[in-house]
Amino acid sequence: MKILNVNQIREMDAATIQNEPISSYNLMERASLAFVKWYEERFDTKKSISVFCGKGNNGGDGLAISRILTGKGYHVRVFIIEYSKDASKDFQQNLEKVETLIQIKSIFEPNAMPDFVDDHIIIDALLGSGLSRPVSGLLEEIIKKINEAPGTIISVDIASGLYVDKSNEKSDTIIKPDHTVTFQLPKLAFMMPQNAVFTGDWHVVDIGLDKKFIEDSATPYYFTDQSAGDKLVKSREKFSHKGTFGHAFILAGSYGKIGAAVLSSRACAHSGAGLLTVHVPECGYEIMQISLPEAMISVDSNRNNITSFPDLESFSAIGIGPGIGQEPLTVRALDQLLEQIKVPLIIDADALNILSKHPDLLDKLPAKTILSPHPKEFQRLAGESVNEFDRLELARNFAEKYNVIICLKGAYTAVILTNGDVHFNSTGNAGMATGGSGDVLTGILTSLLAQKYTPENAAIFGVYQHGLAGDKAAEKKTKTAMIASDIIENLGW
Ligand SMILES: NC(=O)C1=CN([C@@H]2O[C@H](COP(=O)(O)OP(=O)(O)OC[C@H]3O[C@@H](n4cnc5c(N)ncnc54)[C@H](OP(=O)(O)O)[C@@H]3O)[C@@H](O)[C@H]2O)[C@@H](O)CC1
Ligand SMILES: [K+]
Repeated sequence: MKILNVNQIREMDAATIQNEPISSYNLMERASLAFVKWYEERFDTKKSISVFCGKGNNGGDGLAISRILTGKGYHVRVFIIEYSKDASKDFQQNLEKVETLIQIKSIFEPNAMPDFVDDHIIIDALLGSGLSRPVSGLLEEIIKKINEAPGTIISVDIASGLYVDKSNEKSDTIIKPDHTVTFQLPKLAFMMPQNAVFTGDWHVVDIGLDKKFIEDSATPYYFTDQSAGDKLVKSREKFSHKGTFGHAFILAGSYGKIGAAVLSSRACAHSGAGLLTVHVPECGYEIMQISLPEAMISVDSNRNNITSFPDLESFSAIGIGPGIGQEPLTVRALDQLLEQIKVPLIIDADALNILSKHPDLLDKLPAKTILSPHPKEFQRLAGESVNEFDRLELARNFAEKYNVIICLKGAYTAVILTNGDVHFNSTGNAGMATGGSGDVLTGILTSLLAQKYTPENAAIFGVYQHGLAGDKAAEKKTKTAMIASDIIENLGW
């Protein structure tokens, strides 16, 4: 699924009106019906609803939604916030239809706000994608009051006060919804952890906007939903043998962190690689043999750290980093590996920290190496950023500059390709914020590279499957109780 910017959203709206053709009024009606359909599936008529409308098209949606919900037997009160004399044409047209049906209260000052009781629904239709500046004055006061009210807040299209495709200031006043019901496509703002409280659970509803326009629109931003994820699966042919699926090689672990080697290796083995060799320091030998009899173990001459590696000739992909530490001899081994490697590579964890401390190694990374930093590791690697939009730009520039693929881990892990395209992942949950979860991802990615997934597809698909397995684990064990091994247990496609 594509993510478009605010200008493209406006053009998509206009293209639909022109090409379908459909009147803008009827398009608003369709959007409102889609919202109501979503609402009806979740809330019964017992809960009363207050709809807060601005005077642009988002407010117009609010009015149409109020009318449709009233027609379906819901108890709806409508408030229009009179922050401006002007109103959009479709707002005005909807107002005329609603006025005859429902009593509307115009609010000219914050004290005129109603008192709320518990278990009440607030629909936020103050401002949508047309936000052009921070909210102030009456609107700001109203938003503050809504945020303090008990009950459930549902934003129409986007929380009022939140920009679609750029960062807000920390001081901005923005609705904090429980849910956002957004039209047609997810918005870039929803991908940023800084906006989690300003999106709540967000849901995309299809309002039939111009498919051809969406197809033809150029954007660097994509959302890996289920259909995008499913398309990337390579099927296992009947006449294949273990050689078909490559020989993965993982370098992981140090004294006290052999668990990282176990987790990444098990994840690799469970993700379809034909053969797996794991290189560990001597202290990890028995642990590895017992934990994963399916793997071949290559043992370092050093007891506690990785300081060397075997001949790389037979391997089809290499993963390095989980638990390796940053000892000078390990740094040297990584340097030598980068000199010799001729197959796809994934670099994670301590290997990333080594790169941060030895930036000269960055120039040695083979083209399309996958780096999988969490935000802190990325900061060490690429420097500070003022907000998450800025960080994403930093990551895009970094990916282009070093010709690498970055999996920037987070709630919506961003897979950034060498051309600057960003694929945000849809799967995963907060239960995965637990030790070892990143090691599991390294194993999956190494496995996919060994199976000859392109580095781009390996990164997008690997991150997607990692999240999906995490979701299955959370379902079975809960987000609290699940651990990284549970992610491995739930791999499979
Ligand atoms: N796209 C689609 O496909 C569809 C879109 N639909 C709906 O339309 C919504 C977008 O509508 P919209 O463009 O009228 O914008 P919206 O946010 O309602 O209001 C803009 C008005 O507010 C004003 N204003 C801005 N910032 C302000 C501030 N801080 N404080 C005060 N005022 C401020 C701004 O003034 P201006 O910037 O011009 O000075 C303008 O007058 C979209 O979110 C969705 O709900 C669906 O109906 C159908 C399909
Ligand atoms: K809104």
